[in-house]
Amino acid sequence: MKVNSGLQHQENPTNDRSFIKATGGGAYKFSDLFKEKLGISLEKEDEMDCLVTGANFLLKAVNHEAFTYLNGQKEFVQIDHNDLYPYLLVNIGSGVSMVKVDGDGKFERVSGTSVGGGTFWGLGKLLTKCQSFDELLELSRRGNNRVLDMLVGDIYGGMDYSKIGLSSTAIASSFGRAISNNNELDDYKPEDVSRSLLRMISNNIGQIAYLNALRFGLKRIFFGGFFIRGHSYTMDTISVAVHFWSKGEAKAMFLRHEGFLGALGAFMSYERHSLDDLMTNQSVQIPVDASCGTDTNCNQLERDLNETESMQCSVYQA
Ligand SMILES: Nc1ncnc2c1ncn2[C@@H]1O[C@H](COP(=O)(O)OP(=O)(O)O)[C@@H](O)[C@H]1O
Ligand SMILES: CC(C)(COP(=O)(O)O)[C@@H](O)C(=O)NCCC(=O)O
Repeated sequence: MKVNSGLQHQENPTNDRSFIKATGGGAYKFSDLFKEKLGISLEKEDEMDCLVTGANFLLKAVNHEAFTYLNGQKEFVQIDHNDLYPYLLVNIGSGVSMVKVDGDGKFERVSGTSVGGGTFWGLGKLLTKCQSFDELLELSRRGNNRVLDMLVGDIYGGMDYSKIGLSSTAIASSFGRAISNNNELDDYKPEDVSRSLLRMISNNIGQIAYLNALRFGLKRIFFGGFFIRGHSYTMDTISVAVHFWSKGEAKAMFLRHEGFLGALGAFMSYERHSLDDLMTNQSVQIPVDASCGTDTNCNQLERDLNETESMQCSVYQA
């Protein structure tokens, strides 16, 4: 669920209620719980609307919001506000939504895949027995995907398959090596399993994203969603996939506030729906690393991006 940071409180003896804007599945799932435990109503906003509103806002309002990431190097992209649209927004949450954005409030969800963040977390939990997403991510950082992935070189005696543009180190078949011996799951290190899984899923998302960009002639692909978490290997793999499939023509771009798109869009919907009732009288700081948990890569990246930066948001109170 994406919850915005503003709490609106209406003082009225006959209708005393507080509500916050929320979006995503959790806005439905936890609605009763919020009401029961906190006396707060969740006002549901459409998830795709919020994602696009949040992304458009960030890309226009925040300097250095978007960056490319390849071989551990990030490079900020200067966005010309007059030349932002159209673009493809790929949001990786539990599943993956691919949205063609043509302007403010103008968008179409053109594709998606059920192989997303939930797949990594779910399959990873089963295969490695780890207890948290952060643990799984940390495992992947230390793993080697070559233990389980079958490379082109494994099939072609260490050679490239140059005729079709595949180097010997390209993955021919994710997890394909597991068939070639009598190993059981326990014979593999959880680190290697997690690494192959992350690579398989990130690669697949990068590939589908590029094919959709190609389908609609979109120059830019922005990747967001809570799955990314500023994790270097995730971003590297997505970037390599886009680079590979586009033959170097396209570049994956990532968003600094990748996990907040929906929450930000929900927050901004106060303005869309009830501006007349609202007045700005307070401000809060949203830390940029709030989506990062304990992931060391992510924290490092955020440190690289900006040690102390926070985002200024208004809280509305009636
Ligand atoms: N600390 C975390 N706990 C669980 N999942 C996390 C965590 N950090 C990142 N994720 C990833 O985020 C995904 C959920 O993303 P989110 O945008 O919250 O989706 P949803 O709207 O479906 O809840 C998970 O499937 C997982 O891949
Ligand atoms: C249903 C969803 C929009 C929900 O968003 P999420 O909570 O995963 O961020 C998303 O999971 C999704 O787009 N799934 C992929 C479905 C598909 O196109 O196959």
